[in-house]
Amino acid sequence: MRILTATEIRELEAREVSRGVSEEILMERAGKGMARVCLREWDRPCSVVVLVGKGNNGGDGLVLARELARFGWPVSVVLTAWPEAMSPLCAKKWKEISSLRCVSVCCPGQPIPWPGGGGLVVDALLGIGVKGEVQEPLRSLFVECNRQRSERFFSVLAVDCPSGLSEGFQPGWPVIGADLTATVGYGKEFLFREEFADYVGRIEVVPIFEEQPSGEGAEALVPSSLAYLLPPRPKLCHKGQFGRVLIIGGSLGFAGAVVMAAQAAHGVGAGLVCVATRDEVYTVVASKAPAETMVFRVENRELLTQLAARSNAIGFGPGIGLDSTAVELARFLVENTRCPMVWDADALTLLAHHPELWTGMKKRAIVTPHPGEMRRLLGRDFALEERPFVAQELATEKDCIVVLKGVRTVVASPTRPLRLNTTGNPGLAAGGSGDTLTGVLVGLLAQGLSIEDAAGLGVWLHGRAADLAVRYRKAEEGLTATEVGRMLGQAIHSLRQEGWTPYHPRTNDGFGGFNPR
Ligand SMILES: NC(=O)C1=CN([C@@H]2O[C@H](COP(=O)(O)OP(=O)(O)OC[C@H]3O[C@@H](n4cnc5c(N)ncnc54)[C@H](O)[C@@H]3O)[C@@H](O)[C@H]2O)[C@@H](O)CC1
Ligand SMILES: [K+]
Repeated sequence: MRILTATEIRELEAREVSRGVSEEILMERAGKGMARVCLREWDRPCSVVVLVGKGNNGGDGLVLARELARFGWPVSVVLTAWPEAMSPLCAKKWKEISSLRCVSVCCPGQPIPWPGGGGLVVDALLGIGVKGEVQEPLRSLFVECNRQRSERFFSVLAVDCPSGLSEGFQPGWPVIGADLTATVGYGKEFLFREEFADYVGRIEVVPIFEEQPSGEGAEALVPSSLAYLLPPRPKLCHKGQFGRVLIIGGSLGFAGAVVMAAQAAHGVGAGLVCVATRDEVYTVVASKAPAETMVFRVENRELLTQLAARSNAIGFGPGIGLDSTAVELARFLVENTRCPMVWDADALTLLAHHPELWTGMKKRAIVTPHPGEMRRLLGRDFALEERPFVAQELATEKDCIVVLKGVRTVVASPTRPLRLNTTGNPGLAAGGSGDTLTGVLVGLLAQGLSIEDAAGLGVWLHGRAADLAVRYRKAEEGLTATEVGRMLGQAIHSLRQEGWTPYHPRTNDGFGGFNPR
């Protein structure tokens, strides 16, 4: 799904309105879509305080408040302007909600009933209509909201964008920090900037438009453009249909990496998963790996040749080491494999030190560097905001898929627009996360997905599994890669649930979010 500028969003809205879809219908779609996000994210109703601005962003917030109240959530609406000062649509939505007895109202100037921990504040003060730095009286409210959040630990949902944030945002300007931004229609470019991640939190795109924007540009990885990629599971099937995975890695002190990768490959539905590991850790890996995983010694080259020939996808690198044995193994794989590969962890350092390895890979590889590994691969440093550009540079130069990990993981391909991920949370910033991602990618590749599709779908599923794990365990702290691996089935389920959208009947992929199979 394309990522747009605020101007492009405005143009899309104008075209939609000219075709007969009223602004009010768009607002209803936005507010109701956000209510669906809340019902999904919070498994039971919590106290909600909706901060309502006087523009249409406030109108979206009022529709959301009305819908949550209808579902029995205790809702308080905090007005920052009297109805006479509201935009016509915002005033109309205020009139509708003011007749609901179950919604409590806080008028301008009255003390705000901030919720406690477990509660939700909806920031519907300013959307893309903000101009420049936010002025009083809203400025003080922003400061107060951020202070209360840091003391009371409620969650903040930003309607369309965190209030105060805009394309021309300058450091030091006031903005309301959010845990989740439910953005209307399409992802806006400024929401994806890494330097704004702390304000924006996780991004959910709420579809409201029937038209697909034309033109080229970066895309957001969202359910409607990914769900149909899930490999089909026919009723009449056998394990050979779901692909054979081979994961090669592990060395003294690093036996767990391949175990986590194998668990994740099973987790996304691979039919058969084999691990080839070094002799020194063979017994550890064989005893720690899932019972369903077949574990072999990498030193047995005859067997490795047979395994590689039979595999549909190979993951290489987690914990394999950097010594001469690992280098020789990398050369062996480049020469002897024909199936798609995922190069991760130590394999990336080997690539950086032995660039001749690139030549054997051709178009069959996904590389998954974190920024430190990316610097080694490029041979130079780069700034945070350059991440999309350097990922694209490497993908084009080496003719491979680059998954540059980070707060909005970047997926770059020589042939497709840049894609930015919308799932994941800081709990993933822990050892083992990359190994799980490798397992996810190789598990999807083995089931027949192209390297482009496996990269996009895998990155989204991995992040969603982490988000679901945090939702159930209630804290990012202490999230382990193994827990993330266990949530992959739930992530697939949530993708199937979220992949369908009533609007924009055709996605760029031509299947409109429906599973065509
Ligand atoms: N673009 C679209 O297609 C749709 C947009 N919708 C919503 O409408 C929003 C945009 O609505 P509006 O254009 O009414 O704008 P907003 O509601 O974002 O803000 C407009 C208000 O902000 C005030 N303002 C602007 N700059 C300020 C500053 N620096 N300090 C203090 N106050 C300031 C203005 O006086 C005005 O009252 C979107 O963000 C979205 O939430 C939805 O209703 C559905 C469709
Ligand atoms: K907002």
